[in-house]
Amino acid sequence: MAKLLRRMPPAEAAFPASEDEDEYSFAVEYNGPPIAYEIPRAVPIDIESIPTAAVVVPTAFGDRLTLPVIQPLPSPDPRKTLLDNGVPDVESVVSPTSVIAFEEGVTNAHDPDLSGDGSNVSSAEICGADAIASLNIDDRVSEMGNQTEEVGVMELPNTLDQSGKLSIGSLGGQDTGASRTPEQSEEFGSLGGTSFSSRQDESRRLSSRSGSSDALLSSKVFKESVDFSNDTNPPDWISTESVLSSRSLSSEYSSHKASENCDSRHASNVKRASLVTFCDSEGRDTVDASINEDEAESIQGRKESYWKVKKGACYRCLKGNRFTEKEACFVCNAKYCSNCVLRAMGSMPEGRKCLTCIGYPIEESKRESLGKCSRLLKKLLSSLETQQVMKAEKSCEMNQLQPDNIFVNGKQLCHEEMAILRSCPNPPSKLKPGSYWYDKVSGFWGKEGNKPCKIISPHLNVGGVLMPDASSGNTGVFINNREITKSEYRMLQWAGVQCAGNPHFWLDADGSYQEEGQKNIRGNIWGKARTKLICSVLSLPVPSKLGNACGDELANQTGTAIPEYLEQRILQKFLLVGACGSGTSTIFKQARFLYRTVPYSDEEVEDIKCKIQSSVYKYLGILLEGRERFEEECLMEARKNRMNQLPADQGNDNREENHTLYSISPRLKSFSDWYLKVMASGNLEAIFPAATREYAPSVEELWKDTAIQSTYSRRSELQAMPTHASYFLEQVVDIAKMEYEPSNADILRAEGVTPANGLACTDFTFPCSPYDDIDDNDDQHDPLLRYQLIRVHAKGLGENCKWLEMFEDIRIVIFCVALSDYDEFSDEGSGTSQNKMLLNKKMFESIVTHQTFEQMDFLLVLNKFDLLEEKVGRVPLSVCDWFDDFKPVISRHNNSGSKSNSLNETSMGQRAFHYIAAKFKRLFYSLTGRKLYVCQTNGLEATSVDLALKFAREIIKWEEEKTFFVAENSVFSTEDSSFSH
Ligand SMILES: Nc1nc2c(ncn2[C@@H]2O[C@H](COP(=O)(O)OP(=O)(O)OP(=O)(O)O)[C@@H](O)[C@H]2O)c(=O)[nH]1
Ligand SMILES: [Mg+2]
Repeated sequence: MAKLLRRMPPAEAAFPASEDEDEYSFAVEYNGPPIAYEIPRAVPIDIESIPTAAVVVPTAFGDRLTLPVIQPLPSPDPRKTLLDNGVPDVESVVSPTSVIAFEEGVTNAHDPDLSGDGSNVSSAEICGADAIASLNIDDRVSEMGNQTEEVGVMELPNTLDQSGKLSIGSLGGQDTGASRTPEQSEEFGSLGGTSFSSRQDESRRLSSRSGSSDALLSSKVFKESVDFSNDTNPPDWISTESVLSSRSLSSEYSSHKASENCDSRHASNVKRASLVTFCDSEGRDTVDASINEDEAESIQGRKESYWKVKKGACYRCLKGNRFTEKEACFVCNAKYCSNCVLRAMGSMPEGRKCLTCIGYPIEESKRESLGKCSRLLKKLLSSLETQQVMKAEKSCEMNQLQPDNIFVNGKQLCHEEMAILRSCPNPPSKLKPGSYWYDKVSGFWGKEGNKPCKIISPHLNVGGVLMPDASSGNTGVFINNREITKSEYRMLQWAGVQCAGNPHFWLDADGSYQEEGQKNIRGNIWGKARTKLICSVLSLPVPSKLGNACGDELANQTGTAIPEYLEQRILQKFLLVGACGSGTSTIFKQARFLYRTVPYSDEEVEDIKCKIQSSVYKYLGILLEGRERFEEECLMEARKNRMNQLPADQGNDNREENHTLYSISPRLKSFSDWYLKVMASGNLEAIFPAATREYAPSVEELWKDTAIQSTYSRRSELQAMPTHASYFLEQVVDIAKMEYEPSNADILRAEGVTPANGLACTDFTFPCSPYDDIDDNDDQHDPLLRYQLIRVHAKGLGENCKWLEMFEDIRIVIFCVALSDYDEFSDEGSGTSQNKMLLNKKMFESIVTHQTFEQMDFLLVLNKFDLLEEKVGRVPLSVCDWFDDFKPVISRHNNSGSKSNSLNETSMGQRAFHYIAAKFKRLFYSLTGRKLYVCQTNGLEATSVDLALKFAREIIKWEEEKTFFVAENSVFSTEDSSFSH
């Protein structure tokens, strides 16, 4: 004991000059027998005379730094001071022993009764240099720091003079003589081998930011938050029994805030007041609002250091693999295993954040997960603890989106505006820091420079004035003073709003619009059902009450609406385009049959029925016109022949010669004449389909007549005669019946079901179709993986495909080409007849090179394979100039002595298909440098379309995986890709 006491330096001992000279002094309570001689006593400290000081302000911390302050020492009755200010009383929750507060936990140190008179003095309160010297607390902390991996911080009494120089330990009137630069101070202030200044920085944040006082720091969490490098028992001077709520931690800050009022009183006690910088609550708020560059760098630095961690391993113990359950920090994404998570995250006053990340804003991508407890946490904490941690995580201020990070119409939001925005009936979804525009009249809301993404509650008093260029529109058309974007312009056009002459519209929240300066309301853009559809396709918002046509239909079927964040995340859009007659609408209809529980509603079916009934009469009209033409041609030919024959024949009765292959009986002829007259007068639609039943027998009779059949066999010479006219004409009597209900096959072949000039879209999921292999587990129906098929007619793309740019959020383009086009011609309105395959090629070139699709995946669907197979044996592929080098190798057998071509038509069809596919692939590669996916289809076969669309889905998956692997491994060769079909 005497030896020990001898080692205690006298009160006035100088501060050790170097570490080597350090001596450790511990006062231990003497329990032995009474002693006869005098023993030296520690001089009681006059706590009234001890000033408080702020910590060092290294210049590197930047301007926005706020300083935590060593609390002014409480009056001899600190309880009174604190309680007077309405702040939780630290003393009331801690044991009567002294307290040392650490960043990563709070420990109780059994301090000896220094004064010997029973008055306990918190080590944190001992700020005077003399006191430090005499008590050697510094050394003790240093020792403690060596024992802990994550060292606690003790705020040393540093001061900054007005010249910016740092004085350390200069309080209490005794400057140690060392007036240091901030750099020097960093060295000087290092504790336990850990940079003091950086720890101070963390401490500052902790003390200034961890204002959440709600999270309960259970003894369990608390104990584990103090880490010992050897993972054995903590030093005996740390009580593991004590329980301190985080309330007390944050109360340090609170007590400081509360005691700010008393600052002036305390300041008078500070001897070198001019050297002391006190914390400014205003400044703290500024730092709270957002992170500064240093902090961002700090997080980035931390993240970079994680790259060295073995993949899948815990970031703290470095053990485990990717299957190990882990919890990630919401700030730096460091992942910790179940053994380490509580040590790494401590009491979680702001939820799941590493201790070093407390006080930093969360990663925006993790906002959705705030307050959603993980399995791992549930295992580690009691339900009360998880509840409280989750509550703190969700509600603590640091994790909220800060209003000063949101700009609306160029104006930074204040707290009130943020509250208005958040609490309105229809708030912006997934709000992230950034600049937005808001049309208060219509409720349109979007990111600055972009088209609207949502219609929120109108008339909210937030942000500045909407500027004309808010969405960077360049259409010359204005809505509520904002020049609208191309997508909106297109939407208005498709919705039937007249946009000629660059009008300025006033659009109300209910959708009614009028031209500026005019009294009359011109219409309501939401009044037409197709506006919703168009908006869905163009990724434009619709008013929330109306919902999204396609999305809602699907949601209604299951009875549960799909959360918006999921909807946005996983709706994959396929764009289906192709030249006229390529089969896009057939594929589109197949998709509806394949993937939608109710492909067509009753009203739609009724509408299709009328269309089919009308179209039968339209086909008949084409045939009758054709018949007349062909008959005339024949008669002319016959007349010419007669003229060339002997004049002796001239006087003969030529009634027989007037009868041609295309002639019909007088009865049918009179019906035909009447019908063509009605057609020419444009009254056909007035009579049919109302008169369908009445005339059906005549139509049937005509259809069966050899003259009409002969005409039909020359259908390629008839304008607008669809392949499937015969399909319907065959059953004209049935079709004409009242009770006729179009079958799926009828709908598939019917014209006009999918709008010819506009666009159509359908949302769907991929169910396990009857064509799937039962064991094919990969193809499980996932209702949350949603797809949208958008079919745009070639005519709807506009000049130079200018409307394609509206489809920027398309995931894949499915380009459809009819294989049977190679020998067909079309003038496409240009007046000159061109080979249809070459027209396909031209369109393909302009779409794949369109700037909107620079990095887009393309799937080429070579459709009408059945027709190709049937035709290619008759008409060589080389009739098309582009295919002139198609020279399939024909194996010839000479078994029977006669040369026979053993190449059957099917294999010829396959070869032709592969040849055409290779042609397109090469073309695509030469234009884009990328690979083209190709598949063959027969649009009339459900299986074939199903496979094609699933192929499109797989391509998306592959591409995503490819991106993922590139990101994860940075070693992925696309050259090795076997994805190309
Ligand atoms: N035999 C056969 N006919 C098909 C195939 N795909 C489509 N058709 C038919 O080809 C014709 C044109 O198909 P659509 O799907 O209407 O073509 P589109 O791309 O919509 O072109 P437009 O109708 O001009 O807008 C229709 O009569 C279809 O029934 C196919 O694979 N095989
Ligand atoms: Mg069509």
